[in-house]
Amino acid sequence: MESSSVIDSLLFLITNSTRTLQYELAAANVPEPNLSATEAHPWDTTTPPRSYWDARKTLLGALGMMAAVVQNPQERVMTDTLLYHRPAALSFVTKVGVADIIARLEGGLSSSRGVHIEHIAHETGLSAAKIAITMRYLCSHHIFEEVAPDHFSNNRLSATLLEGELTKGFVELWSDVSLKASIKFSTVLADPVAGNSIDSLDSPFAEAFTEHPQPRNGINGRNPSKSDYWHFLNSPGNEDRLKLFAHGMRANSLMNGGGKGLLWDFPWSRFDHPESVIVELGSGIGHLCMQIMQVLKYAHFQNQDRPEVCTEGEKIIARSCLSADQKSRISLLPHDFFVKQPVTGASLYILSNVLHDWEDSKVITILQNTRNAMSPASRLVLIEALVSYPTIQHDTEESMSTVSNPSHPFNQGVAPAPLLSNYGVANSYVSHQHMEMILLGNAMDRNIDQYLFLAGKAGLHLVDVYTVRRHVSVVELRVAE
Ligand SMILES: C[S@@+](CC[C@H](N)C(=O)[O-])C[C@H]1O[C@@H](n2cnc3c(N)ncnc32)[C@H](O)[C@@H]1O
Repeated sequence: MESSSVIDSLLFLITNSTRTLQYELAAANVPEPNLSATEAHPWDTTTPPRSYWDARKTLLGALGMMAAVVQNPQERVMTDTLLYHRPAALSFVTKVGVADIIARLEGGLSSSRGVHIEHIAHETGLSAAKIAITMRYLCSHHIFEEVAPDHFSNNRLSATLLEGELTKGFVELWSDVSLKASIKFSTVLADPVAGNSIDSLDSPFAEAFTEHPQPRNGINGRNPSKSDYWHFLNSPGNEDRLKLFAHGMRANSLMNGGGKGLLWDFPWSRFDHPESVIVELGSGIGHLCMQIMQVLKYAHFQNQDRPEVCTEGEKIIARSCLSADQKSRISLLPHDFFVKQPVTGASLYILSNVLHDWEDSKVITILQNTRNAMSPASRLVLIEALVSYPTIQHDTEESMSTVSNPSHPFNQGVAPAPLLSNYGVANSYVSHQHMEMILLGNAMDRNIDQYLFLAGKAGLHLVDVYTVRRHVSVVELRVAE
């Protein structure tokens, strides 16, 4: 009986959240998303209203949980085990440019949708049979469409793999370095020494990308030729990967509405005056500050990162469509955040997706270096995906009557029952990221209490936590009195 009531509750959530999506689209005079269209939907490139955002999370969480409830468990777990085929297939079609071939040939061959597999094979010089199997696999997951037997077309998802799309670069790097590193995940974590280590040189990534000239007993012997992820990206021969990483970070910040949720849901205007200096540490190529400039007219921005990243950032900013005034207000400075912060008394310091790359003692050092540069009026914001608990929630009458979410003390939405309290699979990107931090550097995303504990150790005090329409939260800190 219990499972039928869970199914009823899930059905209720699916119906109600779908209706909310339709209502919001109609109210804004925006069409329903069309899977077969290759143009972006308006709410792919800008952030949708809060009620649409929340209803979509509920819908995705409920659909994911419904699948877990009704699917045969053996089939489900065995299918999950085979999921490595997804990045492998994405990597292959991206490497040979199938989305671009289809876009080009569809325009040239005929006006109808669909390019025959033999034409794709001819363009690539590769096996039609193998490409067809790979394409059918992806089509079955709604990436590309087989519009008629052996005729393939792009759709809303495969269009993100076209040349020039940031998502394409993300696929290229993550299905290369991270996929290879993931093979070592269980070996390293199950090793009594490496598994308990917090050293980035003991990470699955370091193990996967180290050539061991001598056979070793287990993986415990520390190999001096190991390098961490950041040194690896900087090493000769990895120039393309370094660029892909920097642009992948940009893809991450623009994903889901062009990143506008972060601009709209945090009160940036407090920091907008001509004397205001905003410093972003570990900024990458400067993509976040370039976004924030869209809403701040007077503040000056300084991006700080490793020298090679700043060089790439200079090129990006020079080529960008920022106005001359904006370009005069943004700069890049090579700076190591493990040493003294050179800019004192800035209005705002930003650490976005940085602290999760480091173990606790290094986080405290980064925070202390920043805190020592701050004045009492300065603020520091941490922009991070906070870890939330996927706890079971029991269905209640109340949750059946509403799809709106109660809030917990830090204003992070808790999903309606019977969904897992963190929305389960609707939160997949973030839960993959939590795994990625261990994979690449023995580092970790943290929950709000863990961040506040480390901030306290560095002499910083909580001002507020903002939930924004992105996969991150903003934690505002000031110098403790
Ligand atoms: C995960 S990326 C985050 C980039 C950007 N803040 C964002 O949110 O997209 C971490 C950044 O830290 C930079 N980084 C790593 N070690 C550094 C160091 N010691 N000093 C300054 N930046 C560093 C990397 O080059 C990279 O750009």
